[in-house]
Amino acid sequence: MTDERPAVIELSDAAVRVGGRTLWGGVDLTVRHGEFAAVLGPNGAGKSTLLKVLLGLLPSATGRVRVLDAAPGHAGRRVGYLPQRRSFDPGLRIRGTDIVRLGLDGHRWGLPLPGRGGRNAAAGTRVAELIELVGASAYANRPIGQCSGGEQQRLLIAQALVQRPELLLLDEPLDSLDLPNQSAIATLIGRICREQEVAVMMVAHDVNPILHHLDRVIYLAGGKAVSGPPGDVITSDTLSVLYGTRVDVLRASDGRMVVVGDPAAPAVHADASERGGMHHSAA
Ligand SMILES: Nc1ncnc2c1ncn2[C@@H]1O[C@H](COP(=O)(O)OP(=O)(O)OP(=O)(O)O)[C@@H](O)[C@H]1O
Repeated sequence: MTDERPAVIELSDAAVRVGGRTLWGGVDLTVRHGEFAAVLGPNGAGKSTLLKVLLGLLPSATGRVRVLDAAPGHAGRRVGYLPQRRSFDPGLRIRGTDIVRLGLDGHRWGLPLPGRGGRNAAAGTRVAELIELVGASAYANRPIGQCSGGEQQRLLIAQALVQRPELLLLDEPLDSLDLPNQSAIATLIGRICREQEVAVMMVAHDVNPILHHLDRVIYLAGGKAVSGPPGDVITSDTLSVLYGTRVDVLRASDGRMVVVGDPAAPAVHADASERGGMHHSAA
C-alpha cells in the first residue's frame, strides 16, 4: 500500500469520553483510499465508538478527526455504514431488492414521484448491479425474513454500497455467521475494496477470517490504539506494550492467530467478558 494515496480517515491525538470517562485517547491513525482496515480489541475497548466518532455521532474530546477531508458527519453519501447486525423477523415480507433500494432513497421509498421515470429506472439499474455484485441474484426477490443470515448480510452490504461510497464502515459484519459464511463475506468485502476502490474500516472480534485481505489493523486496548500493517501490530511485543502486560500471539497449526494473556491483568480485566477478554482467537 503506497503512502501517496489520499487519506480517507485521519485522526490525530483524538480521544473519546463516554459516561464521564475517557474510553481511549492520544489516538493517531490514517486510513488511505482503497485500504481494507480492521478495528480489533477486547470487548468494551471502544471499537464501535470509533465508528460513531467517524460518523459524527460522538465528538472527539481532543485533537482532530477528518473523514474524506471533511468534519465527521459531513461527507454525506460518500460514507456507507453497516451497523451491528440486527435480525429480520422471519415473517417480514419486504424483499431483498427493496432492502437494497432503501439505501438509495430510503426517505422516498414506496412513493414514486411524478416525472421521475428516468430516475427510477436508473435506480433500478443500480440496485440490480449491486445485487449482482454481492451475488444475491438467486434470492433478492425473496422476503428478507426468509433469507439466511449470510444472504441477509450480502443484501445489507449491497444497501450500504448502493450510493457508491468511497468509505465503507462496517460494525462486526461477520458476527453470528457460520465459518463458511464468514469466509465468503470476508472475501466479498475484500473484493469490493479492491475492485470498487472503496476503503473499508471494519470492526471485528476475530481477525482470522479477514487476515489475508487486510492492509491495516487498528488495535484498541487499554485506552490506546496501535495502527499499522497486521504483521507489525499483531505481535507479542506490540500488544504487550498496548495492554501494559505480557500477552502472547500464538499461531495455530492451521494459521489462525490467538492472543493469550493473563486474564487478571488490570488493564484488560475491567473489559473482559465472555467473547473478548484476554484469551480470544484472533487478536
Ligand atoms: N453513550 C455512552 N454512554 C456511556 N457509556 C458508553 C456510551 N457508549 C459506549 N459506552 C461504553 O463504552 C464502552 C465501549 O463501547 P463500544 O461499544 O465502543 O465497545 P466495543 O469495543 O465495540 O465492544 P464490543 O466488542 O463488546 O462490541 C462500553 O463499556 C460501553 O458501555
